Amino acid sequence: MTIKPVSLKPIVWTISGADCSGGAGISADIKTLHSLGCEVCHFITANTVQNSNQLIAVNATECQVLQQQVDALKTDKPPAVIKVGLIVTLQQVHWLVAVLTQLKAANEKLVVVFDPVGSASVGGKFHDLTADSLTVLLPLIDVVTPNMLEAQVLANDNTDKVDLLAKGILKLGATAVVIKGGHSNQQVMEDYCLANIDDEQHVFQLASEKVNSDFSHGGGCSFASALAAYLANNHLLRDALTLTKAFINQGLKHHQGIKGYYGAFEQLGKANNANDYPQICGQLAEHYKALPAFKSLGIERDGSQGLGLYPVVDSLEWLTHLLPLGLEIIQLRLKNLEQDQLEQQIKQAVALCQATNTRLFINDYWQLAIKYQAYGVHLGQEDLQTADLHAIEQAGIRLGISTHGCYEFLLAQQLQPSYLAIGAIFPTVTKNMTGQIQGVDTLSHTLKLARHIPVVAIGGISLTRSEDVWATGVDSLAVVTAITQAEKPEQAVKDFQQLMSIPAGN
Ligand SMILES: Cc1ncc(COP(=O)(O)OP(=O)(O)O)c(N)n1
Ligand SMILES: Cc1ncsc1CCOP(=O)(O)O
Ligand SMILES: [Mg+2]
Repeated sequence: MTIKPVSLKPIVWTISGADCSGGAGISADIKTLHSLGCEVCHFITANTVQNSNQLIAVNATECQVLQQQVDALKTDKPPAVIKVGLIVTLQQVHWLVAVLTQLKAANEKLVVVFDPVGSASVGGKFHDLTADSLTVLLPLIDVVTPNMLEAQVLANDNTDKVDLLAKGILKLGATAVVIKGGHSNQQVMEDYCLANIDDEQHVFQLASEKVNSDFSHGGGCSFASALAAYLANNHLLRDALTLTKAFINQGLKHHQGIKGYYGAFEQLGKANNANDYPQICGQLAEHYKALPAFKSLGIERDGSQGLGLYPVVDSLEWLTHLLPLGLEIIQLRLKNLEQDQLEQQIKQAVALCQATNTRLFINDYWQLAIKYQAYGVHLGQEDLQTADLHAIEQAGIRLGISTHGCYEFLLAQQLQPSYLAIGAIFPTVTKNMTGQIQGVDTLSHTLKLARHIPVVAIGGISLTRSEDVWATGVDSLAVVTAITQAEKPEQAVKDFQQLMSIPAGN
């Protein structure tokens, strides 16, 4: 028996047209997917003839040829994600429905991204397919990425209200839609995403300053391919979208100001510059847009004084045990207590930590943290939906916010809390973090987006794993079981403190 080698990179199939002028279609897809760490198989639906001025011809590929290619590759190089671009004939639509149905039956995790290309950016229509004929595809599509005009055609609605268009498109069967704002005349471009996730609808909204560049040929294909690449690399949709937007901003800025030549969009790999990342908009950002910054912890990112170890404990006993060990910060994370017990414990914890001058964060219970003037309160993403951040800020206590990926990180950073937490770095037994494990590489990358607010890493950080996490340059390591289940908890604290006394990178 021959053993089939396993691909080191996720395999993405692109089913799109070829643009002989090189900027768009399959060329853009391949360059994008390679620059974002994917292996690519490509299926050319049409050989188009175009240049910088016009679309001259579209030569459709026979479905039989496409099917031969699918048969050759479906078990040899099976896709993690399929990106679909230009489809030009009704036969191709029906062929694609059959292929996607078969591949999805074979792999229920297969993700399909569809960029509904209708007309060429230089002018001219690629096909005469009606929106109706394309809608048979939508129940097989995980993310569809129209611009505003394409969204209006798909939804069969002339409104410019993106929320209505998005709802209309999801009704046709797609799991998620991203309506791109690139064609807007406004100075700020907004991308609107509506997604069905675990039977709930979620909205993700991004905004970026419009980048005027003549080197934008293939930008739309690159957008959908970048989204496909990030999904293939296991990012959640909201993070894949944020990373994609930064990739597009970075590429457009590269040749900004060079005029008069219709150049190909530049695929420059993962964006590492915080300035390329979008603002996160939406209800929470809007609600708190006038909120002042929260009080600081008295340490800055990359400052000389560090926060060091951040134990997160679930009782007064643990607080009493650990406070003499010289901690800068500690958290009381109480769960499932009756109100009067809760209140008593928080009151006593505040008194204990004031005596040792340790920064005490109360998890979840922001009203009690205010009432007893704790040093701060820690809130997660669900807590943010119900807490009153104005009240917390006005009470003069600090705020820490949990984040899981770059979308939540950027949103939380806009709220200007006292610290930001990123987790779970590794699998943990303390809390169900399924689907939210970041890993050290994603932590390192998210840290590039941090401005001046200190960042804490949390989740599955044992002493053995802590060195790699600390080397990322994070400001603090938050741990539960590495202390509370250690054979010698005091020694564990000392070992962590020893590691963190050495500046990251040394
Ligand atoms: C430092 C730190 N980071 C993350 C969390 C988790 O907060 P949250 O997501 O609200 O989950 P619960 O702790 O409330 O279960 C934290 N507590 N501390
Ligand atoms: C509360 C929390 N939030 C994200 S991971 C986590 C648990 C951290 O516990 P441990 O250090 O035992 O993995
Ligand atoms: Mg919470």
